[in-house]
Amino acid sequence: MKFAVIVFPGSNCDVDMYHAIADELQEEVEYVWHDEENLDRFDAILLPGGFSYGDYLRSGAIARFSNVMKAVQKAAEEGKPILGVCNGFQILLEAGLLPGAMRRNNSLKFICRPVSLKVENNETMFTSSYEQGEIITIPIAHGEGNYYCDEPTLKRLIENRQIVFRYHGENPNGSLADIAGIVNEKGNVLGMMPHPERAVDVLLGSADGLKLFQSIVKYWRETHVITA
Ligand SMILES: NC(=O)CC[C@H](N)C(=O)O
Repeated sequence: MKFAVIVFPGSNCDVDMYHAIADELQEEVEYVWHDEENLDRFDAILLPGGFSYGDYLRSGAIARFSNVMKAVQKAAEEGKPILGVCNGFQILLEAGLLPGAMRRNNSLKFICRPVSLKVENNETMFTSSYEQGEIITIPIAHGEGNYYCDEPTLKRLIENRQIVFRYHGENPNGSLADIAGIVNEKGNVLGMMPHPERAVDVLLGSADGLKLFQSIVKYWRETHVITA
């Protein structure tokens, strides 16, 4: 299985993401610069965190016009797993691949610390290795993580079980309904503010993020017959 880590000017979690896939998950992974137009050779696409284009206008608002985003859109339509973490999530929202928008944290401060999350839906290609309702520890690091959408959208998210992770115990940023991560209707595009790639080894404080990447591999193996 081959992963792409998309790199925008200002990405700063691309190396963490690469490390998580190459060294902890031990799968093939390649950095892909934002002007790439073809992602056909990849099985899963990862949009890492950071400050693409310096967060000018709004986080992700400029990156979403990159050439590579047309290829990400195509990969999403083909049903490939697409994961956007933090700034990656913000770019997916700006690109319209996920519903809703991100606002400044209600404290107006950048927050960087581990948080507790509840796995709200373990029947997705990203969460099948977790228990339903499992409480996990994953770090956050953002200034704009205050997820918002209108009421009909929230209703749809709840009805379709598109809320995958919620903050547990304490909501660090004021996000609507404690939302920390959502999938699209089809279930193959996940955006989340917490950073699973920073929680892939107990030496980092938590290995709870690893199961997310393992779930993607499990899904891919179950849906692809290996003939070699
Ligand atoms: N770690 C990140 O991806 C940061 C995201 C974004 N720049 C913010 O501060 O909200």
